Amino acid sequence: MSVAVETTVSRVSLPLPTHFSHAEQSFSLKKRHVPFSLSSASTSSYSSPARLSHSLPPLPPSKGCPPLSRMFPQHQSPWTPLSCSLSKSPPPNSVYDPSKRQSYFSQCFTNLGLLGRGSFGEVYKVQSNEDGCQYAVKRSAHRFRGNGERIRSVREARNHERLCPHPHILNFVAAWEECGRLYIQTELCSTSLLLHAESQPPGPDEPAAWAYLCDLLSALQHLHSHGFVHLDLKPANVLITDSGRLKLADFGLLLELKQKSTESVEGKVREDVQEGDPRYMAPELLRGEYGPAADVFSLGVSILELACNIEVPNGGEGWQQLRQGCLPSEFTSGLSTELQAVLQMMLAPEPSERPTVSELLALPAVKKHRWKRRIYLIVAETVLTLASLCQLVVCFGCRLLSSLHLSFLPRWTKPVPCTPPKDSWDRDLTLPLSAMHADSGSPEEDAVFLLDPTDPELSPTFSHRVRSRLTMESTSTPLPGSPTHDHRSPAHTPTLSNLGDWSSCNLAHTPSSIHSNGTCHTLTPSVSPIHAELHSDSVNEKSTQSRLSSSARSSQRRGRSNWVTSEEALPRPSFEPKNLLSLFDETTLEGQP
Ligand SMILES: Nc1ncnc2c1ncn2[C@@H]1O[C@H](COP(=O)(O)OP(=O)(O)OP(=O)(O)O)[C@@H](O)[C@H]1O
Repeated sequence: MSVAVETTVSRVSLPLPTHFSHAEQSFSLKKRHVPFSLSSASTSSYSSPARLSHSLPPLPPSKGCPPLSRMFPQHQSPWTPLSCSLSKSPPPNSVYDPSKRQSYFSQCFTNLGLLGRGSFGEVYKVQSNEDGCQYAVKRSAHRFRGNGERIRSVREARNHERLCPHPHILNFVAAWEECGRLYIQTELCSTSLLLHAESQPPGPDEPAAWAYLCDLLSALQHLHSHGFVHLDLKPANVLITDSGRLKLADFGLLLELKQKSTESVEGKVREDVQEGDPRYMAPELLRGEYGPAADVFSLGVSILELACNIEVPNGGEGWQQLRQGCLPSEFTSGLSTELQAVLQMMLAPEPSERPTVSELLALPAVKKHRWKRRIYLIVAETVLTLASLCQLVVCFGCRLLSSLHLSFLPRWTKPVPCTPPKDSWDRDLTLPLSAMHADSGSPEEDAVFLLDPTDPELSPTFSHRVRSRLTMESTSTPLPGSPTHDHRSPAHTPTLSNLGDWSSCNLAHTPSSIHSNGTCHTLTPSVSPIHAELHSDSVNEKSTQSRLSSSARSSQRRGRSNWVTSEEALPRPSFEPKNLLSLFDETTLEGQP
């Protein structure tokens, strides 16, 4: 079935989101197909002094935390649990002792490094001192400025908790407030869907797009059936686990559609609702109509982007056309008629014309792909579990062998002290709580987050130094941003001049490898400060290049700084969703006459 693009739809331009007057209107630059190693520091927000000059002025001091006396030590803990999980079962006193001066975060976690940074805050990879498992902890970038902001943040955390557990929603663990900042502890994922998609080779990837569609429809069904709408669905807000399972995240704009009969939300302008990303925004949101259909539209745009490997426009003619039901046939013609039809339905201009999530899940094509997807995830997750079990057994065996072997050896040397000198423990453990009260809005003044003073994002000039070092180390490959590398050169930027209005859709996804998760590590329930320091040093050392690379690509693409570490050198499993799906396709084909 061919999907003819309807041109009879109204050509009346839609009003633009309020912040569009400040946004770029033209999106003709394509993503650069720069090798991963080259893209490192080129596009980070600190890559050039010119960029820095556009940065926002420092935030005014917030009033979220009472002023502290420098004369008298503060012993009162500013820690408040915000989630039911934490209120019901707080950590034992052996893990968190409120009478100690250290923050809740530093007592309960070992900080393993920065995973990424968004507009809301920073996300850290941590190891729990209570159960030894690894998690992600998201900390708001600045303190609550006013009660309204605090209420919104607390609501985000509580709503997130209410939505869990679900296999396609990022698993919530705990939330708390400390010194006027919100902390949300969640399961640790591998990376975001956006970064994962960017690491794939260029060109359409329909099997992967079907897999993403199935996972996200399942997540949306859960949300909508509980009376919520996400309102900010996009690849950057979807995380991906080691097995390739998608997890919907970022519930900052989540809206609860309360009893429609008494308090109608749809068709009513809500003043407290914030705008999401304009690239994925449904047209009716501009009229103040909030409903589940808006999520269906955003999911349609996301799948279009991922299936065709394009970057969708956030303004201009292409943006208008997409909201009038015109798909970019230059790109969608490579897709199957089934997927084209589904996308066309999801991107209907009128919310009432769009299918609901349940209707989409009932489509035969979606059902078929959902079934394959389920099998794939079961196999992938079983293999991963077996692999980590094997790793544990091997580790245990090695330790046993070495201890047996050593017991036969005469003790020639003095035993090496296995604990650090006391003063180093003291140094680490007496991080003053008052350090956390400084409202810098930056991690520099928060001793808990001081992992590596040479962290590139802490020092704009550092990325410069790293780039120089990288340039020296890889003289054969000129760095983007360096005089020898022009990332806008034709070699990296194929033209789209023949693509008419859809030239604003950029070819996407530079090849790279950004898998950053290290869940295969053998976990140590308690890590000594020295171990932690050594570990984090080496982690930061190893991850500097890759962090620069991935974040650079991300900021290049999105115009903001996302820092993703790839500190773990452990290999990721090589199977991917599309490999297994193609295996199924091959099997099906073989079975046919
Ligand atoms: N649970 C997690 N596991 C692994 N990585 C994560 C996790 N949560 C976030 N990240 C990484 O951190 C980055 C920034 O996080 P996130 O997008 O949630 O911050 P944000 O401030 O909400 O962003 P924004 O509001 O701009 O969308 C993500 O792009 C992702 O790479």
